[in-house]
Amino acid sequence: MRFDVITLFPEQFRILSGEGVVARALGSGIAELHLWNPRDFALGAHRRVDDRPYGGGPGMVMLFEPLAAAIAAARAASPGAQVAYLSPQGRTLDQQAMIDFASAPGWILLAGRYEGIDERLLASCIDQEWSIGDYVLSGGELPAMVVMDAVIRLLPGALGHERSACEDSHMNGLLDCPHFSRPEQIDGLRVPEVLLSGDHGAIARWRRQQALGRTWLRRPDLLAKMTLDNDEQQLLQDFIQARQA
Ligand SMILES: NC[C@H]1CCC[C@@H](CNc2ccc(C(N)=O)cn2)C1
Repeated sequence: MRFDVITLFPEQFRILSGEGVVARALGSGIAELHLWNPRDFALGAHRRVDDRPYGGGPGMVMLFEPLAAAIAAARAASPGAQVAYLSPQGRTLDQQAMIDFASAPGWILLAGRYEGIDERLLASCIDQEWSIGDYVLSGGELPAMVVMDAVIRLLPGALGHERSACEDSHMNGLLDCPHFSRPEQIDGLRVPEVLLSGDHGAIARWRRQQALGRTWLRRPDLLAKMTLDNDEQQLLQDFIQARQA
């Protein structure tokens, strides 16, 4: 999958080519990253990318022309890719959104700075507006990297053997199950016996039950969106009764 990012701070994206799942995916061609700096598209002697807001007020606004030109260049280089602007005003993303994004041919991500971008860009050049949560950051670069990470790890081949045994948090709509490794006992705290049993069927059921139970306890809103089959309903009931015993 091709990612094109429009940013005044391309250096920030070096972190993705460091180590881990995303770096390996970029290195192996599972994903590719191209960076576009609006300053390279800024005209005139001073090559301005921002200016004062009409109507007054603090801060600066990113100018229309350099961003529109950078977006046009990215569109030409990435056929079929849609343009998504990262902002607190956007649609709040969740795991299902990332799953949907993973089937696109590519994405052009616009990372804003300052007080914002000229609003006319949203009407003329931008296809989607996304938020990674209800908080304000100093730039759209980290949200762009968050989206890239969440999407790239879903691409075929990106997660090798690391794919978690009981699926990830928020995969299949549930929170993650607990994880343990050696030693078997620390300060009197033991690993659940089932995980030492070698009974893979029982282990898989225990993990599913833990994911269901934790979601029931911590995120009933997520559970409300799910339809559990009879087996899952029984697992959850047993979890709840064991807690009340
Ligand atoms: N008016 C502030 C706004 C102006 C334009 C640039 C953005 C960059 N910062 C961001 C971007 C996205 C998110 C998010 N939640 O996805 C948070 N922060 C900030």
